[in-house]
Amino acid sequence: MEFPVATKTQHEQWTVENLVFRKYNLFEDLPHHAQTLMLELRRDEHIEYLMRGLRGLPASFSVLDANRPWMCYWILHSLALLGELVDDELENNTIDFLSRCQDPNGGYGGGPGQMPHLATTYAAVNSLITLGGHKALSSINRRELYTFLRRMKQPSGGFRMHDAGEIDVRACYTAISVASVLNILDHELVDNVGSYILSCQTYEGGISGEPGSEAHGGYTFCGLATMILINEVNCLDLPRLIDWLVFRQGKECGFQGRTNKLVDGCYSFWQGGAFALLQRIPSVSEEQIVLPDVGHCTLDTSHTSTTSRISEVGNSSEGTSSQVDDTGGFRQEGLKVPFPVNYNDIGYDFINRSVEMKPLFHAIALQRYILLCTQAENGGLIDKPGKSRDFYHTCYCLSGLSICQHICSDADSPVLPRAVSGPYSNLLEPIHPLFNVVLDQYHEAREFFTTHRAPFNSEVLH
Ligand SMILES: CC(C)=CCC/C(C)=C/CC/C(C)=C/COP(=O)(O)OP(=O)(O)O
Ligand SMILES: [Zn+2]
Repeated sequence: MEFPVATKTQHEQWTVENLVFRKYNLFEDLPHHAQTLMLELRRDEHIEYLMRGLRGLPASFSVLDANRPWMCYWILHSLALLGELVDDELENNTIDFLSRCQDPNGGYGGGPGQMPHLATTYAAVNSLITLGGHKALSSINRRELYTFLRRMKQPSGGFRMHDAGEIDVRACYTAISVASVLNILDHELVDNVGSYILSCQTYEGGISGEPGSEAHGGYTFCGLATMILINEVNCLDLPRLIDWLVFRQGKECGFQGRTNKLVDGCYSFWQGGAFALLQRIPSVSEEQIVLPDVGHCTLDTSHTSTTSRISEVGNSSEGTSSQVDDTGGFRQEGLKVPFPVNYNDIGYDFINRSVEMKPLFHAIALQRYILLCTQAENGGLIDKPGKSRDFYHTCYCLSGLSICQHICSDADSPVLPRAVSGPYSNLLEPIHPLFNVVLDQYHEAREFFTTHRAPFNSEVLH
């Protein structure tokens, strides 16, 4: 029998509760106008912090040597969420820098001349999509990138992060996400990925990094998004996954990453994003789960049992077998989806589906955690009160905030004021939850990479 291995001490939990509830108590005692002020997103301070970070990237290169495309992505994506453009000089410098990180044999390394790695490849591709425009998008060598992805692919179905590197769920997600958004996803890349992800769904219901490890929010997002992108999501035990997820939102209103650990702002995206994905899965929303109305604002996050009514969902007894049809598409047996499937259309169709289901988490309470507890005074966002700001937490707290604000709206419908905690000016740009890039930038990339349509395999175009 496996048990969760994570632990937090009583002392750690009390410290967090003290810091968080002190903020909430202070907030509750204030008059309405002062509450609105406290809930304000400190846009200018965040932009200032991010812009300084982007301009100063060269100075931090020695410290973050293998992380540079990530720094670009975290900063550029945060700015895009805030609706802030970068000037031409910074844009050109970033494209040139990322081009120097691109390996002649495909993929991107953590810096110029470094070995290509799937995580930095994902970060570089998402950065270039976020910048947008012909120069950025055409700088990605898709032919060689495809070769790199094939080299990382393992017979077991999973992917290695880099040559001789570790095989895990992150590698599956970054490979499949990049291939999907670049329109180079094919059966050779998809083959058996589903079995690998399934082997990582644990007895708790969440997904672990590798078989036998502990379920964790980061890997759960990666595994779920991958299963959607390869059209095998109904092979997961979705009721169990939802059961695990709904108990990750704590009384502090934020999410924890795993059982018996502390809440942390970055899981606003990893767990909140997983909810946003579940909401667009037809077999989940078809069950018409009835939830209490969470459109109004309250800090009461008492958990309602939501999963009993979907206990039959996802029990696809026919398994995950797939077969090639004569159009080159793939038929998935036992899934409630239209056939045949073009893998490269899945991400596009997914975002254009209407959302008929209310969120399965308390989106207003999570916004309050982000706004009241994770905004650093002088810009940037943090894990929890008492921690220092960094670009990773700024990116994923803002991504989670955007998820919460847009969770009740279709891609083309306006967000109602009651869905936005604090002033309406807090509203961020919507994202594509499968890739975590801003929706407008996703659409531009989709247009670009479908117009420059790439035949599969060795015929893939640059
Ligand atoms: C696309 C991509 C590369 C995704 C990465 C996903 C991700 C965030 C994985 C989490 C990894 C992990 C086990 C963190 C636990 O750290 P911890 O023990 O410090 O934190 P905890 O106490 O909150 O679990
Ligand atoms: Zn974190």
